[in-house]
Amino acid sequence: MTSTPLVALVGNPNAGKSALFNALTGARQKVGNYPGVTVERHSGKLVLPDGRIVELVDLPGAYSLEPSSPDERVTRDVVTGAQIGERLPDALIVVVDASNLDNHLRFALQLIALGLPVVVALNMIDLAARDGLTLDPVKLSAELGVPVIPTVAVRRRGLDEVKATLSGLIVESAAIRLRPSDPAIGEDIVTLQRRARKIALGATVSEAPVRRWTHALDAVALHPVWGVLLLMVILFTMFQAVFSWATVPADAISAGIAWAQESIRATLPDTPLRSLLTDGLLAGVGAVIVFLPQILILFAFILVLEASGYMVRAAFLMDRVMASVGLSGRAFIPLLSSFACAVPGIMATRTIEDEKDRLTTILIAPLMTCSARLPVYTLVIGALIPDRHVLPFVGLQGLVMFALYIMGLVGAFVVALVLRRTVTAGVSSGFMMEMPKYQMPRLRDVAIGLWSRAEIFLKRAGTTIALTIVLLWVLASYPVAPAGQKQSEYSIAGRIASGIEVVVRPIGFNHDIALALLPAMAAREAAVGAIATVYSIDNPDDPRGDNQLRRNLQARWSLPTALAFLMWFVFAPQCISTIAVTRRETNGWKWPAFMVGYLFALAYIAAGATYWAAIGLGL
Ligand SMILES: Nc1nc2c(ncn2[C@@H]2O[C@H](COP(=O)(O)OP(=O)(O)OP(=O)(O)O)[C@@H](O)[C@H]2O)c(=O)[nH]1
Ligand SMILES: [Mg+2]
Repeated sequence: MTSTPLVALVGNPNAGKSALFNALTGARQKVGNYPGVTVERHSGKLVLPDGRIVELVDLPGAYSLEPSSPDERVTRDVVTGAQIGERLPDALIVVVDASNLDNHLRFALQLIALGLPVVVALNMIDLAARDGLTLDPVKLSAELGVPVIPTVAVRRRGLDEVKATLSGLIVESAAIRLRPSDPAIGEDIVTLQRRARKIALGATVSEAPVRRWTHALDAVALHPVWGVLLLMVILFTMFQAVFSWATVPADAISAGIAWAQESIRATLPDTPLRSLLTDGLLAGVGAVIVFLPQILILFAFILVLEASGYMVRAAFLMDRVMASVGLSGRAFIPLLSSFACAVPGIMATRTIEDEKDRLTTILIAPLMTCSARLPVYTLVIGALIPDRHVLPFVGLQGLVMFALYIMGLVGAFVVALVLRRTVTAGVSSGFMMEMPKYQMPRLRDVAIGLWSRAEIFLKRAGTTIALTIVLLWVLASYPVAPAGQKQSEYSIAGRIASGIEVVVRPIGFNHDIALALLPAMAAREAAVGAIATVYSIDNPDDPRGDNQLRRNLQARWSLPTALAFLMWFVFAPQCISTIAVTRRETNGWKWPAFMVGYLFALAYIAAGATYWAAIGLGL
């Protein structure tokens, strides 16, 4: 055998496969304390103790070899060698959760029966110990007929033993292939479960249930009244924090940008290059980067809630609401991921087995407020909504932000309700998710999560957004307006915007907004950058800094216009990546076209209604 041996990590969802994958390869795949985190195969390099290199693949979790959802199909196809363009693995690392052994052994038995060389990673033994459970890996190994290594993936315990065992297995591997005579092949699920339970019981040395505090926590977290209240308090605190904690770092960043602009102005002669650097890149991209602290605060909350095991509880609480609009309980996690970005959210729908369920979830995912909307919301709210307290500890700005998020959710539920009665009619499947164990979030995991978010955000700012801004700067700077004419209206960009303005004037949008709508299609945050760039070009002699943009907005936008603009951002389909991933996941243009159409219609109506209602109320 000349090619690199292939080893696959398989097991039930949430067993710790990705954590083990990261520990073994040094990769940074996402781990999360809920089932269905990994939905695609990922591969990495693992160096065995004897120096050989092995390709390790991390697979989506599955409950059995009979796939019930698209992500489980990937797993089945890889381990049976049916995956196109992929060879049969040379060995499997079957990951089982020690504290949930009988359930996880069921799938493990099926995998062992395939006949590939197997090492079982008896993972999360630390949590088993915490729950008062002691297991005997030697006995388990004897029962299963394969090596069993106790591991704690997140503390890197047992890794060397796994690697050593693996090198032994791969040497022998060449001859062994499928053993169809094994009883577990074709064994029905009930017999399999019975066998799994027996083996698990046999390997249990002692069990002293000390899970009372988990139950006590769940009595509150899952309570129909207290649980919902708790969820509301958590979400609300999150939005207040996004506003109040970010001020200091955001001010520092914007002071830094203003300083850079001033220094360039002071050193470079007044040329188009100077304008491109200061009015284009620094004003535009800077206006977006200022929001990094807020995005990180939002994600810190989400990551901690995920890692603690609370998120699935929130999903469980929402299940009744979701079912009442015809969504599957499994839709919660994809929808939740969409709060970061609809692209991974739409990919996460692969854990939903029913096609109609899945399609409905894909179609409403863009209505979840993605993090790219945050800069737009914050800028407009910060400039035009008064900063005062409606109650002690409850600021008006945070409240408006919270309302915008809720608006997206309500919109999504209404759309789901309509879709389920029309284009995606069908029965919805119920809630089918194990409750993960509560865990103290690990600082390192949260830090890595935040780091990768910051990287994504800054990369976007440095590529897509910067390019959009440069393009906009060119279009907004030329042709140069004669004296007495406004550059933002005379330029090419200005004329395009005037065309768009005809369509959007009835819903209260002004020329600035019309100009920002196109860049927002590349990335929503670019709307903020675009507005900043245009103001900067129009008023090159304005003092720089954070307040410049805000002052301009206050002078040029009325409150009804601002509210209509916010409403537009709640609903409008604004990003090309979302459309592209929808095309990929639904295999065609029909559904993305439908999605774009209904979202634009909704955005137009909602923004218009808001504008005229605000005018009517005399705001
Ligand atoms: N205490 C403890 N936690 C662990 C261990 N292994 C993984 N975890 C945690 O368990 C959760 C699930 O881990 P993942 O690696 O995402 O699980 P997975 O098997 O890849 O899950 P899917 O991708 O959903 O199939 C995460 O919160 C991990 O931090 C372990 O050995 N001990
Ligand atoms: Mg995973």
